[in-house]
Amino acid sequence: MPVDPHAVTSPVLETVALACERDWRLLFEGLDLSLHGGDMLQVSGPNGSGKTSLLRLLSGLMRPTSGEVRLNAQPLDKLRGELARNLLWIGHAAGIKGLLTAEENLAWLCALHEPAERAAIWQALEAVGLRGFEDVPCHTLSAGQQRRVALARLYLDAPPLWILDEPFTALDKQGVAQLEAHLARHCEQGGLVVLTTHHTLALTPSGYRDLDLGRRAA
Ligand SMILES: Nc1ncnc2c1ncn2[C@@H]1O[C@H](COP(=O)(O)OP(=O)(O)OP(=O)(O)O)[C@@H](O)[C@H]1O
Repeated sequence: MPVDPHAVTSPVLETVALACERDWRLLFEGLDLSLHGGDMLQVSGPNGSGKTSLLRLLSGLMRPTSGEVRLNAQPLDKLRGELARNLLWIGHAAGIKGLLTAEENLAWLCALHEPAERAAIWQALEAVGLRGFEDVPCHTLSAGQQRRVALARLYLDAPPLWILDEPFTALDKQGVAQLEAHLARHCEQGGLVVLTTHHTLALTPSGYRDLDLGRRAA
């Protein structure tokens, strides 16, 4: 059977007895998660409960106090190149450089895992409602438009695992509804999404679940 080069490889993301301590404060411990392609995990909880910290651990941006994170059965710290190919991280600061245009920002962000063609970048910007803003320096865009530039990466040839910290920040109602639908579609197609948001999702995929860090506080 011919292999489809665009098929999403179903990711498996696991944590084993994960613990996180910051500034001598234990945020959580004994966290065991097993997430597969098709799942969406919404990490919720009050300010300071450790949501961003957990996402940073899952992305390999921070090391756990104890325990382990595994992607496709491999410990994260052994997976540098493969991690970049499999994971898309969008932090809660949009990560957009003000002096670069929307197109230039996307070109260098994509280069981290899969360089993108100009036509594909313009299509992604159109998908997030930024047609006509491709050549504009990003410092002249509104907060919501800058967030849309960052989110346009989700419309390019994105890897299967998306880890998104407060992706709905600054989006208008239409932007929120469109992003919810896009995330649910990614999961229904075999992708995996882990996100934080204080917003109640109106649309979730069948593999949705919630982890409330407030309720399992250490
Ligand atoms: N860079 C840092 N250095 C030391 N401690 C930190 C750092 N960033 C966060 N913390 C601490 O870790 C704890 C959890 O922070 P984190 O950002 O993970 O919470 P959060 O649940 O995402 O909060 P929010 O809802 O406000 O975004 C807080 O007590 C915070 O003070």
